[in-house]
Amino acid sequence: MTLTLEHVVKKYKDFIAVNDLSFTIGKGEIFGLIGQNGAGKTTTFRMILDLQDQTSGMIAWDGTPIKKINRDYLGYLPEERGIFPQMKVEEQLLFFGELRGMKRDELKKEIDFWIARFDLEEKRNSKAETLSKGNQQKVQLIASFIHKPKFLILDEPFSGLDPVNRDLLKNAILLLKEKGVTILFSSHQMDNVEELCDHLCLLKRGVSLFSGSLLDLKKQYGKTKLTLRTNVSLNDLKKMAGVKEVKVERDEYVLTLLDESFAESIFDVVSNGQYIEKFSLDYLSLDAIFKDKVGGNVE
Ligand SMILES: Nc1ncnc2c1ncn2[C@@H]1O[C@H](COP(=O)(O)OP(=O)(O)OP(=O)(O)O)[C@@H](O)[C@H]1O
Repeated sequence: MTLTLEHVVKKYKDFIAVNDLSFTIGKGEIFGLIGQNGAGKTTTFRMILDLQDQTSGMIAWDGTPIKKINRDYLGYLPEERGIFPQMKVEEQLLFFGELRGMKRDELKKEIDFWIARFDLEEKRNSKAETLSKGNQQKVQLIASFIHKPKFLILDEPFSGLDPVNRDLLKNAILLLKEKGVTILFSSHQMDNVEELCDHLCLLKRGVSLFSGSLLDLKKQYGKTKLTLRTNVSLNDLKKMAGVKEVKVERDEYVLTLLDESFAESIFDVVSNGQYIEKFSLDYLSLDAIFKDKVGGNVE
């Protein structure tokens, strides 16, 4: 399913939470919505899911307004975490699957598969309230897609998960993509977005600063990250033309250049009778781009 937002606005009285937002998510894409707290991510999700109305603008699924879409095509992990505390893990997943019209045989197979994938086998017959927060989140996550939706929206799915579980989630998202599910998720953690997303939208106070492919975003900045291992001094590097910033990371210098074109002259200078063990030019990380675009800290 393709999702299109055109000039979407959401106002709460005089406050504009989402301001003229437009983007398209193509079938089978993994799309990241990133922004600081209060940027308008959850509000956008809720409008896409018809849990609240937009003030103006258009939201359509394959050209059809959301109100006419079969809700079972959609899956949603809301920001609010919570499952039925007294229900056992497997019962819980059976409940959510059947609620969405799944046949019991197929549902059981899906549950077995995902319980194993998320390393929850030992917890299958435990009441949800006895699980750790992270494990509860994994159960809620499975519940959001156990009915095999075509389009899945995950609000901050990585928050609160340890590195091992983050990897399990990443792999699950990639597997769902392989199965043809289109996935939209929000995150404060740029490395997750960088590793998973083909496309993304950067939101700042309800306004889109960029939407499109990750590579196109990176190309806007060019290859301006220069990693160097050399005996040239920090001070000399800082004085070179085109150098915006120099950081020391372990035994390397990481330079941010004003423009990719300065790399050549820097190479000429540092290679002039000096020892160079490493000279590597890369795109900026999404984290660095985000901080530059949004200004300040991601959190
Ligand atoms: N019901 C409401 N009434 C008034 N203002 C609201 C309401 N819901 C959200 N807002 C405001 O709209 C803005 C966007 O909120 P939203 O929850 O969409 O942000 P978010 O990007 O999901 O943030 P976070 O990362 O903290 O979850 C915030 O300033 C918030 O205070």
